Amino acid sequence: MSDATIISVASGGGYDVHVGRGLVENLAAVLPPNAAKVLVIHAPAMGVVAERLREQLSGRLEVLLAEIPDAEGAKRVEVAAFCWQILGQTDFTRTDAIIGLGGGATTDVAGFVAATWLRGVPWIAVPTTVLGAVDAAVGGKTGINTAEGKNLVGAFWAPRAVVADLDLVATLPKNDILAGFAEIVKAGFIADERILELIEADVDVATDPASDVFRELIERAIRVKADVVSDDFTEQGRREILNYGHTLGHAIEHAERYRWRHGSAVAIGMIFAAELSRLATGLPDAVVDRHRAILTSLTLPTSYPLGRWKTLLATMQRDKKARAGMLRFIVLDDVGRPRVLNGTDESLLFSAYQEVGA
Ligand SMILES: NC(=O)c1ccc[n+]([C@@H]2O[C@H](COP(=O)([O-])OP(=O)(O)OC[C@H]3O[C@@H](n4cnc5c(N)ncnc54)[C@H](O)[C@@H]3O)[C@@H](O)[C@H]2O)c1
Ligand SMILES: O=C(O)C(=O)C[C@@H](O)[C@H](O)[C@H](O)COP(=O)(O)O
Ligand SMILES: [Zn+2]
Repeated sequence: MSDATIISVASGGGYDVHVGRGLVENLAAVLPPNAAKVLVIHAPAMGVVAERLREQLSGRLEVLLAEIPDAEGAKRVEVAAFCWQILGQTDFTRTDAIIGLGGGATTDVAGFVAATWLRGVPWIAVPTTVLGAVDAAVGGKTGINTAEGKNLVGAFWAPRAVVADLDLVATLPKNDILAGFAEIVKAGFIADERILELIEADVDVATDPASDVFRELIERAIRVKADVVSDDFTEQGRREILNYGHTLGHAIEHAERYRWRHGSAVAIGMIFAAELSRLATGLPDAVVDRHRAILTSLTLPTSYPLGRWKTLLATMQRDKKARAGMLRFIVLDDVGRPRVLNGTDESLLFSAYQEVGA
């Protein structure tokens, strides 16, 4: 693939993340050579691109398209069932392949369908949002939401390849670009301070999809994720650091009935995690302030109503990091030094939340 940066992931069978421009025009190169059929599961916004893929691949194999609902509306069991029905009615076999074309919500459900159909068929992630490219499409965490909480049903099922074509991301509304930056900032705080410096230097250049800095940030964040998931595919330990800001973030998404963008909720979750770190690990004030400054420069939210605490706490009990009824959080000792905080006292959590509550 021309102009591509290749970032390899060593777990889940091993696969490459291709980052560049015009990559989707040569998607055939990453399909399993013996596939006779491909199902393109795509977001509504990607209808035209899905049709282009059909034209591109049709000479080689049978191409089926499945448009699924937008955003979190896709991450429902009914949507997975709709896809399973298509696969069943078209005699889809284990040598055929699924393509997930869209943002993180689309690739999460497409990967989940791939993980569950015939107990696992190959899939290719084609992320079309910033958030999808830097995080959701990489690492093989697939899944859907339930009424009780975020991503409660899912599987670890690695893609065969990830194709992050920055030309596709160019049509993304600015608000979604900024929401995706929450995960880039997360990668900066947990592992790569240079990310923070590049955003601080000029936030407009950093978030301009046409700039070289934008591409550098995408690649840096992917490298952070690829490194972590190469080490710990099924989240036995180190992978938990990728959950920085997510314990509260997921509870906010649930409280907002999944109508918020994931990145916005994670932004508030990171402020909470930083405040908790200040109280529990002595994270310097300057680092906590740096969270607020960077996320504010990206126009992301940094506070949430104080009165929602009890509801949020109840939802957090279902967080996947909880053990034996005990909440666990990812906190920072410093920039680039994340760790797990076990058995946190409820009063400490509330003290941290008071700094977030508006
Ligand atoms: N599996 C993981 O490891 C992982 C990691 C991070 C986030 N996630 C999940 O990812 C989801 C969030 O992903 P997201 O922020 O990409 O949201 P999203 O998938 O909801 O996409 C955001 C919006 O952008 C639209 N869109 C997508 N690409 C577009 C484009 N190129 N041009 C115009 N519009 C476009 C979508 O249709 C949607 O309306 C959440 O469900 C989150 O839980 C998963
Ligand atoms: O890949 C991971 O591991 C992450 O935690 C990345 C997160 O950004 C992502 O939102 C993930 O889906 C959260 O996973 P969950 O296990 O807490 O549902
Ligand atoms: Zn996330």
